[in-house]
Amino acid sequence: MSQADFQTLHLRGLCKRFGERTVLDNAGFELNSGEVHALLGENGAGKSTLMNLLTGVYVPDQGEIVLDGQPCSIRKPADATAHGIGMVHQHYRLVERFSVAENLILAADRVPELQRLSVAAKTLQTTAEQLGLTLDPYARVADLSVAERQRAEICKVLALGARILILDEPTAVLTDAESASLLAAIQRMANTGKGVILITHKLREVVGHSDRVTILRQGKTVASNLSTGSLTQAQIAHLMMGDVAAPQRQPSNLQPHGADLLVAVGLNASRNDGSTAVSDVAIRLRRGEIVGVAGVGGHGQAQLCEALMGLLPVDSGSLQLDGFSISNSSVSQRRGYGLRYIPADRAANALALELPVSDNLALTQVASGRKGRLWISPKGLSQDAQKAITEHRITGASPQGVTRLLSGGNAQKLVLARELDQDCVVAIAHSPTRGLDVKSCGTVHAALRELTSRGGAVLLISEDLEEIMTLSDRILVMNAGRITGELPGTASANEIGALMIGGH
Ligand SMILES: Nc1ncnc2c1ncn2[C@@H]1O[C@H](COP(=O)(O)OP(=O)(O)OP(=O)(O)O)[C@@H](O)[C@H]1O
Repeated sequence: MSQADFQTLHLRGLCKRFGERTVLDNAGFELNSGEVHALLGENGAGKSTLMNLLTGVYVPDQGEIVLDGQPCSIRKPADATAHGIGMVHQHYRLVERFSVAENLILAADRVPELQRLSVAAKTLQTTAEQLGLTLDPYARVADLSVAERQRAEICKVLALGARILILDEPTAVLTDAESASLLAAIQRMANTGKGVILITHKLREVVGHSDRVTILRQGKTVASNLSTGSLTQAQIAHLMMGDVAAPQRQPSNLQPHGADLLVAVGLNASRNDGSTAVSDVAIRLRRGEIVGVAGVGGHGQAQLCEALMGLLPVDSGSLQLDGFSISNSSVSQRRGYGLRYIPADRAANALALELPVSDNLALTQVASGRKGRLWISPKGLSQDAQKAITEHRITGASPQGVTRLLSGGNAQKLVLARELDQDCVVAIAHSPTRGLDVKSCGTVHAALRELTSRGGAVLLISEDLEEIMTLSDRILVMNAGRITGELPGTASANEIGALMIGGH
């Protein structure tokens, strides 16, 4: 499906209130054909809400959306699709059991010509080729890596006729190499006359890969349509949230002869389909230490975390925490010994989205009986939640508010507030700063360091090399389910990258 290219999109004076809360107050910017426009702001600033107005998820209380000089009424998602506006969300909207082409057919129920499998597949293939991306339209989504799923989603949205594409933190779960390839594809999209709105917290991407920026602060546009060429990362960060320090390599708290805390030997674990996920993994994590696990996503990292937490049964191997075997311990016993887990996919694995914020904060403590055995005080839960919300700067949250309504970054802060509690001894942190703004990243890094300075330890699994290099005392590299090498925390990106792709 192709639509004529657009010239200009104007979002003017958009306001959105939810009950008493004003989330957007006179926000807007303009997007030209051929442009990559970065939409920035700290967690909870209103970026997703603004894009939800553009894609018909919400209807604005005030303001207008003008496409090529014509006001357009976008009151439901189908209206946005009809105007050629498409969005790739942080959590992809693909049915895992279907192939990529079948997913396109499903999404294209109003497009008769895309209802044939061969046509849908060909359209996807052509779209991918135009962007310089590889994609197998007949592959089952469940078998694809994160980066492949994202390519599938982008090609699907473009095949549906998007000429304005919104990408919400598209590189959050990609490695540096995957991010570079995606950013190049984004540039190619713009070169063919599309308009791209890029939401990201990675300021180096903004400076290197966008033409203009618009910055939201507490729902207001504080700077719009600024040419990126004239801005530095520090200036952008300042416009977003005042003075913030860029993340620096953190000094180690490693105690010279720190006792072993978490020791895994010969760990083997399989995926549900029986394929090997974790193969003969050995990990030794000492008091005061942050050990980073670098690697291309989908190489067994999630299963390693789950095996350590007791969420995935191990086929063989042993596991000790502080000298005691926990190989046969349940998840709640492991938590009782101080093992904590920050999973990469918070929505699927860490939060009950329909429950109030206070319940999500208390979940684990209620389970362990810490909030009382016979009777749990609702008032106490609410007070504890309010304290956590204030301490961890979870903006937009109230103890009784539904967790689903938190912005992505604030939902992540909620998970961190619960998991990095006083009883945490070892934190298994998978992409802990995913979706967080620069200031909040600094706070998380400090919290992980604080854990090590009181004698705890962190296993940090991340696809983001910068995060691994900023925090780790030692770096393990994971490839095809195995730990393929170990490097000191001071290793360069080139050294780590070489091991990640199978070098020595
Ligand atoms: N349906 C809703 N009802 C009530 N509040 C909402 C609703 N949708 C969003 N909000 C609130 O609006 C504020 C802005 O959220 P939004 O998701 O737009 O922020 P964001 O800039 O995208 O943040 P992040 O970078 O963390 O993803 C948040 O405080 C959020 O809790």
